[in-house]
Amino acid sequence: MSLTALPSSTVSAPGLVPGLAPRIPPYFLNTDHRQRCLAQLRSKSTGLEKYIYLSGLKERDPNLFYEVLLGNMLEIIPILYTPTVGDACSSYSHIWRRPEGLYVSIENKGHIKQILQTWPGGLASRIAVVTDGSRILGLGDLGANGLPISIGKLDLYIAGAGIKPTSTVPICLDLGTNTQKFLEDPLYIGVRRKRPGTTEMDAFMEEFMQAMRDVFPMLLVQFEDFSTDNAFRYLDLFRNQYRCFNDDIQGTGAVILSGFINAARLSSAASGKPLSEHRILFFGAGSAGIGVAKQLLSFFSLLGLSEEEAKSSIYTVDSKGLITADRKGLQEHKKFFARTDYQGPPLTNLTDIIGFVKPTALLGLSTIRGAFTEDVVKLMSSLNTRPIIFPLSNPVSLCEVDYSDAIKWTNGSVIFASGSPYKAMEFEGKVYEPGQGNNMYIFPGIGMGAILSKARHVTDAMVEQAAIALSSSLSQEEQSSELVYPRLARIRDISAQIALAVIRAAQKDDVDENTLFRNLGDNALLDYIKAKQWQPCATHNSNASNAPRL
Ligand SMILES: NC(=O)C1=CN([C@@H]2O[C@H](COP(=O)(O)OP(=O)(O)OC[C@H]3O[C@@H](n4cnc5c(N)ncnc54)[C@H](O)[C@@H]3O)[C@@H](O)[C@H]2O)C=CC1
Ligand SMILES: CC(=O)C(=O)O
Ligand SMILES: [Mg+2]
Repeated sequence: MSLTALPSSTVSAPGLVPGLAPRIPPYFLNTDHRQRCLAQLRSKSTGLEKYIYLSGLKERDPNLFYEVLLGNMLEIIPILYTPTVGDACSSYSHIWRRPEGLYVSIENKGHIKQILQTWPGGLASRIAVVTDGSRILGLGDLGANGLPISIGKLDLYIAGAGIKPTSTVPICLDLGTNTQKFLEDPLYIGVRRKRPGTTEMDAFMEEFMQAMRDVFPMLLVQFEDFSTDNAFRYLDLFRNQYRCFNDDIQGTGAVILSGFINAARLSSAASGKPLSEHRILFFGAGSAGIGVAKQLLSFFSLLGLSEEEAKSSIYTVDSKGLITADRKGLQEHKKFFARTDYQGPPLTNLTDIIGFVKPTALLGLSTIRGAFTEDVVKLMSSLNTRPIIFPLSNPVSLCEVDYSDAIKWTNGSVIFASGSPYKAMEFEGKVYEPGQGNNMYIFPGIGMGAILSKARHVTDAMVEQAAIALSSSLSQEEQSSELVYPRLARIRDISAQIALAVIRAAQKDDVDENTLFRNLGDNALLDYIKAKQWQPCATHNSNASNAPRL
């Protein structure tokens, strides 16, 4: 319910007789405290101040916090999540006020189980977002300052899927940092050492994952913002052993597959070219770039193409240029898409690469602000009736191209989705709405589905079906407006539909420990999922027993 849609509120407070509860102002409950909170929030002049205010509100009154969040998602999610959560992480050692998550330190090795046992949620815990702070958004190694990313993602689980706040566990692994300025900062809150080598880190991670299962047997682990090598490494090591997935690889893969399916339809409808002729150029080949590229193979396989044919439609670029198989010392994760059809001097300039590839879609996961220059965007526009341009790097300060420029340089023909939010804009008398290609649309539904079905593992089919469910979730109005993702205000409904698809895929793969849903029809299961979604109980304006605590 939107707060602005509420009556200006004059609900009486039976039982709260002036003078009997002297610490609450006598006519406080005749006012709408949520509106007061919003006004206080809006009075803050910077994003970081707003973040700190919201964190304080959550501490004082979690129900009220989630009520305000659910009523104002478009305004508040960009504060709790990208872009402002990036500022919160960068300065977390300086804005820290109170414990709000679990730190597991490299110094706890040998005793990790005891550390986890201190978490108050205990056996009721269902979802942990775990970061080691080594690659927070595109901001690099922030060490122990990474905790707000786990907190922000879990707020999206709560707001977006209706997971109970008490079932969530935000975790930051404090393994040191290779960022010198933090090691020298007297207020830095993490252990003052460089990050461990692979052998020491692997031993820590093995102990951590085993301890997580022992202490929280029903819990799903979401790996978040690990540096690329470790992101791939721990996903491969743990995905068949534990209930876990990697959000940057699999969540981002699924959300972009979903948006791409809708974008490709729009682009092909304009050009008249078949969907199978799309060619996709990835600018950035890290955990996110390669994760998305691998997931986009499904776009072609769903059209009936072989893996080889699908692979030949995907090109990847890193800081050294177009990735080719003959390059010496190529990292393992870059080998799969390395091209064998280019011979010649390394292609390093993006416009030259576009000239060679002639892509229909350009996806940015590079952390390089402004990399999609006017020349690049105009070249894409000259090659395509409706170019697909997705600058997906976060936060917005690292986005490859701003929405206004992309619209201007393509005369409005671009099909656009960015990782961080942009506002709708008017160009030559027409209003254009950007998409937000961010894994926040998908991980709440994947998590909800995995939790409810008690999936032993998160399988590839569960991730792919989540993407297909998201791409099919657009309303008639959203389709007519040529959106590639549904509107954020509908995220709870969307997450329920994704969860349904994830549960069905878990059943097909036989990883559902909870087999009760197997005999339930889709409508009944969807109703069940929606009924399970947690709602904040009214903290205000309903009756005196729900009044803010004294
Ligand atoms: N929209 C979304 O939902 C998501 C967005 N991301 C964003 O994707 C970005 C990348 O994340 P990761 O892949 O994990 O990081 P990463 O650091 O592993 O990858 C960055 C890639 O960009 C390449 N690169 C760097 N400079 C370049 C240049 N000048 N020219 C061409 N390529 C260049 C690097 O070689 C590397 O392959 C981050 O900004 C992150 O916030 C990540 C996950 C989800
Ligand atoms: C969105 C996200 O997960 C990232 O930028 O890392
Ligand atoms: Mg991430």
